[in-house]
Amino acid sequence: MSRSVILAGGGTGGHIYPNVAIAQRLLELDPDLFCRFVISDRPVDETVRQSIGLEQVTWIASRARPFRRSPVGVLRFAGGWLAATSAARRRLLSERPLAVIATGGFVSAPEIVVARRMGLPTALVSLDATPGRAIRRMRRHADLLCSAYPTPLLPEAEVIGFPLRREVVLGLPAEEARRKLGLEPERRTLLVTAGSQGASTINRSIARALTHEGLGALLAEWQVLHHTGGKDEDELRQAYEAAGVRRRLVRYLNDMGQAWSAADLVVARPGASSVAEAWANRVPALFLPYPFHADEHQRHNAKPMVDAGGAVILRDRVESELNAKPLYDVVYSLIAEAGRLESMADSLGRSRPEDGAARVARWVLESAER
Ligand SMILES: CC(=O)N[C@H]1[C@@H](OP(=O)(O)OP(=O)(O)OC[C@H]2O[C@@H](n3ccc(=O)[nH]c3=O)[C@H](O)[C@@H]2O)O[C@H](CO)[C@@H](O)[C@@H]1O
Repeated sequence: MSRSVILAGGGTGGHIYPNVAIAQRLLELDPDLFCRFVISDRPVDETVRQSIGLEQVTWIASRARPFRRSPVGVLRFAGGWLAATSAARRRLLSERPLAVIATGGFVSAPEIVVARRMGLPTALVSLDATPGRAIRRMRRHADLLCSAYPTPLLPEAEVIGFPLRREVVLGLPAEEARRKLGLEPERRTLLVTAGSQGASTINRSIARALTHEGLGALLAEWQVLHHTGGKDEDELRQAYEAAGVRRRLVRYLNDMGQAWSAADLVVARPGASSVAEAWANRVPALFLPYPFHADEHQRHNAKPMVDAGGAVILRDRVESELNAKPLYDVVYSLIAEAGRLESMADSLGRSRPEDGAARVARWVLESAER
């Protein structure tokens, strides 16, 4: 029988890519392994799957559903739970993997609960500075409980650093990366990105700042690589055109490593992966936390990078027209002051966080030997 490992996590790229990092380290340590990813059946997970060039892996779409506090939401969750746990039971019984690894999100829970009941080794990797509900509920089902960041909500977790996939930290010269992306090699570059799905509030704030707040004049010598998530593209195109700013709009970037190497500054959501990737690539950041979470928990992901001197946080508001002026002001303060971005990048280089993927991969192989 082939030796396999199950890596569960989905619903956004933020849960899948860290598993990719762990799978890469596993395959480096044991090239004969098979990695099976359990992801959700949402379209965003399919987009993410297509962006991953790993061989020797298979993909399973789970029918699990997120928990929602409404009668319909509870019914959907219960139906998804039954479907996902029975599929997991069948799969784990026939396959007997070396371990089941989960990165959180609603797809992870059925896998790790069933694995634990069957006595298989389980690892839970918490990615956020404020772990979500699924992680907090699953913690007692994990043999290895680890966290990318220190967090008071999981005091017993081993802090391992963020699992980063190889291809997002390329360290290419900026000119080469820009050329590969079809950008002008010598021009300073602003990257705009918002998790794996893009963000309408950020897109629309930028469009308005370009047309109403003078962001166009500020970016006259720059170019923008803008990940839109397929949203607001007409509005953005018109705004960039009217402001005379060079830009490339992309629905999804399959090669984020090139984008990070090309960028002098990023405007982004502080999803856990985006923060870790910006830091590892020493790209100064303006972070706008997701405004629809009641606790704005992404703010906590950004805090260590702010404390290290490499990022600033700006509150994102659902009424995006209110964001345009503050966004302009912060971008102005970052790029108009000579040497500010360079000194932020230097600060990030002095304190680079650990890469947690190798720790989890070693644990899988050690527990298999035991
Ligand atoms: C809105 C929301 O709840 N987001 C959560 C989601 O991550 P979400 O997917 O929103 O965001 P993350 O920043 O964690 O991950 C985004 C990933 O997508 C990649 N990327 C992005 C754009 C692109 O064009 N191409 C591309 O490859 C990035 O390189 C990164 O690896 O789960 C994370 C992990 O629990 C959380 O920290 C985030 O708060």
